[in-house]
Amino acid sequence: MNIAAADRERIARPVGRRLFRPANAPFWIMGSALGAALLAGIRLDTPIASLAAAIVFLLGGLPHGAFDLAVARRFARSGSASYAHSAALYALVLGVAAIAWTLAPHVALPIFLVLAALHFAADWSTVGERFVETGVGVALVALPIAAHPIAVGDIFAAMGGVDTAASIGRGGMVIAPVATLVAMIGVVILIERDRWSDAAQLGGSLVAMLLLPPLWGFALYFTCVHSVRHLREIGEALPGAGRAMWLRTGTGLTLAALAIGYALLPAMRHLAAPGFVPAAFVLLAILFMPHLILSARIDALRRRAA
Ligand SMILES: CC1=C(/C=C/C(C)=C/C=C/C(C)=C/C=O)C(C)(C)CCC1
Ligand SMILES: [Fe+2]
Repeated sequence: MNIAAADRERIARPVGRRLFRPANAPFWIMGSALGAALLAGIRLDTPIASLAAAIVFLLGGLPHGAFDLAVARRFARSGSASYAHSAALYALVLGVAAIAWTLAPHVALPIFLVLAALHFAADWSTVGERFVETGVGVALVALPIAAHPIAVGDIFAAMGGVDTAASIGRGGMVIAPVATLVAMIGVVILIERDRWSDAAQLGGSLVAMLLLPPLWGFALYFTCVHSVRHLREIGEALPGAGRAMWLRTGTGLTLAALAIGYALLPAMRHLAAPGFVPAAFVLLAILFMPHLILSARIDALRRRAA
């Protein structure tokens, strides 16, 4: 769910010069643990460590998308704003994305990365400058590509073929320095706006993307920043939701998504090396499309309801 508009209203609300807020605790706990592992010389880029990272980002990240339809239902009205329309849209976009990734993964991969950057940009709407927010989103995707070209290139090759992987790798090298510079301006703006905890989290995320193996940098950002922010917004949108509903929807739909991914695996066999990690990213990329569309729809429904 992307509630950039609501976040924009929040910009005016000062949150103070506290570097750490309880809401950001998961990020600092996981970030410190990964930093300590790095300093202790523990290898985080072995096949088993990569598998662990993929499991962390699937189990920690998928649940935030699991609530899209529940939130859409909350804002649904009648006619074209009905819940049935949301559900049909979700199924349609999911189907189109699955077909695109099966028939033309070399096209689907770059599109996914661009849309992912824009989706991550919405996490930083408190910066208040659209251009800088976009730079932050682009940096969060381009930085690991440029900082870890070999590891990322292998995954991209398995997802979309070697030619596409090489092109994206070259593009990432050019884009990452500029986008990172813009993202650093974002950190400064957040400090100027007395949003020190956001500034620290953004700075920490960029450092993590640079220093950690790409799968762990991504797992940290995706589960402890992106997903946590989404889940907080979902909590605000569904104030009456009890623990049972959170568990039922979060766990049930996450397991359903993993089952869909497992069923889709054979269709991906034509790719170079269909290991668990590329397959996990392809599943994420397929589920991301309906998540993105529903986020936009929820925004529109929410504005209409307000
Ligand atoms: C594939 C891949 C990457 C990018 C993943 C992205 C960008 C995922 C975005 C997911 C989203 C936006 C989910 C939505 O909620 C990395 C980490 C650069 C390097 C390793 C391979
Ligand atoms: Fe998301």
